[in-house]
Amino acid sequence: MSTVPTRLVIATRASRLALWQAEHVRDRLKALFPACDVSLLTMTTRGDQILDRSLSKVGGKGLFVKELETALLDGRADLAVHSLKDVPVDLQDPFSLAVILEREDPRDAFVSNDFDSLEQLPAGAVVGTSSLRREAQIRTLYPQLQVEPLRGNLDTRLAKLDRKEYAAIILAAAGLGRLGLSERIRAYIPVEQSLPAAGQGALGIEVLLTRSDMHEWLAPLGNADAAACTLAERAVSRVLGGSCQVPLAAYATISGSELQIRALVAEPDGSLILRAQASGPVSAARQLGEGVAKELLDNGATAILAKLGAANTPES
Ligand SMILES: NCc1[nH]cc(CCC(=O)O)c1CC(=O)O
Repeated sequence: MSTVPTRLVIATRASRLALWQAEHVRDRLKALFPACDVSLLTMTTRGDQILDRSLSKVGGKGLFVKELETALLDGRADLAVHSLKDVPVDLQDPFSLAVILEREDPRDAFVSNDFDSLEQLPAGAVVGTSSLRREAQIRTLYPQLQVEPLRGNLDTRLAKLDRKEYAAIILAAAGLGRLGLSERIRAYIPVEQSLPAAGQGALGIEVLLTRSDMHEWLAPLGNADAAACTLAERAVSRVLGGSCQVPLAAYATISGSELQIRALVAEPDGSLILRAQASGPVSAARQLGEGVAKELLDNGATAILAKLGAANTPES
């Protein structure tokens, strides 16, 4: 095929982060196809509306993605831009993740107005995060701290910090960076202390599987390393039930032709963290991810998952 698109519609959530991400993709598409009219279709999803309850209790990850997928099915939009972290790992026909864009900083960030790092927080200080993954890792390293739920979009979360409801909050560095808020980061938490969520820091573009034209047009936006790393990470989540009711982390890096994947499953209270890692050829990304997931299951994750009743829900 050698055609170029004349008009493309990007479905996006309405949050400031989602809009930044959609505009980023729009700009990249305009650079690729200068004559193409690229516009945004902005939608408020169920996940954006529910702020009072824990997402894991109201149905999870699909909440952020479903309305956008309906727009793809109806033909109202050609592509949907997502933080890959929020895309269910069981995404399948009729949908397809056409490309993964270059990854930004995958680390978690320590944000506070009064303290420089987690280790500086006094005993009893309240740390805000609704991510079981972040909570379990913080509790393990800093049992003297108090972890409290924190929901809402990035601006809402920062406003709650500024109202002194928390001594510090933990957010993805990538989201803050995209919104020009990196100066709020007091410390980047090393991945050894807070292993990131599968896909954190990467953007994914979803289209209908049948849209071979879209797959071809979007291909130049893809990043092979980010695709391989997140393939391995999402394979871990898939084997383990891909849930955010489970404290689950998976993070891959590439050095030369070798991919290294690290993963963990934890008891939510941080009383137990199971870790596994593997290295191998980049071409075996998926199998490496599946391998560490199976190792975790064999070493005790099965019992943790059984207790938690795994379901597909997002990291929040
Ligand atoms: N959970 C919501 C969410 N989804 C993606 C990001 C950040 C950007 C990214 O990881 O790509 C965030 C905010 C956060 O975790 O602090």
